[in-house]
Amino acid sequence: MAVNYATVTWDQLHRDARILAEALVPKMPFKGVVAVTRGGLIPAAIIARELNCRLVETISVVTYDEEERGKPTIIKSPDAAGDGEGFLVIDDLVDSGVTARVVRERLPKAYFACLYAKPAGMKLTNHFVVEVPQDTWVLFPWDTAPLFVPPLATKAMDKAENKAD
Ligand SMILES: O=P(O)(O)OC[C@H]1O[C@H](OP(=O)(O)OP(=O)(O)O)[C@H](O)[C@@H]1O
Repeated sequence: MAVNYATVTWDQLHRDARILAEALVPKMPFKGVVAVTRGGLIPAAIIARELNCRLVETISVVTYDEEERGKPTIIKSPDAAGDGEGFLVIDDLVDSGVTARVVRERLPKAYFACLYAKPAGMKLTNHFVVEVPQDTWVLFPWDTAPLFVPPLATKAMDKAENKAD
């Protein structure tokens, strides 16, 4: 199956996080923000700033492929958030929904929001900013670097030379 890529720049990420923060203003006040690490950390920082939340907690969910057929495990519990009442959970992306399901079980009363959501997991969110197709891989700014790309003409010339060899 062909994979499509969607590149998100720092500017886009900041813009989308502010759009999310704006949508969350009517839900204020929140006691605090819980970032789903690691992808939720930067969006959570931006949103906590916008919503004036000083209490920022984290939850970390890891799925080890080799153990118990990929059972997701909470390796850092969000103790300061109790059962989630009054708290806002932030992640960058909901894909299959595996992580979101575990987070919601741990924080059943929290409000769950993310920047990007794919169809398989989007129902597990209370709010998201952008829908992403299931077959699209989101390239976040912390996972990418600008690289030199040769001009198309160079590529075409190389191809022609290889054919002649
Ligand atoms: O809906 P899912 O299929 O569970 O995928 C979504 C999760 O995957 C990513 O985290 P990842 O596990 O890559 O860890 P990281 O954020 O620490 O890189 C993302 O930040 C979400 O938390």
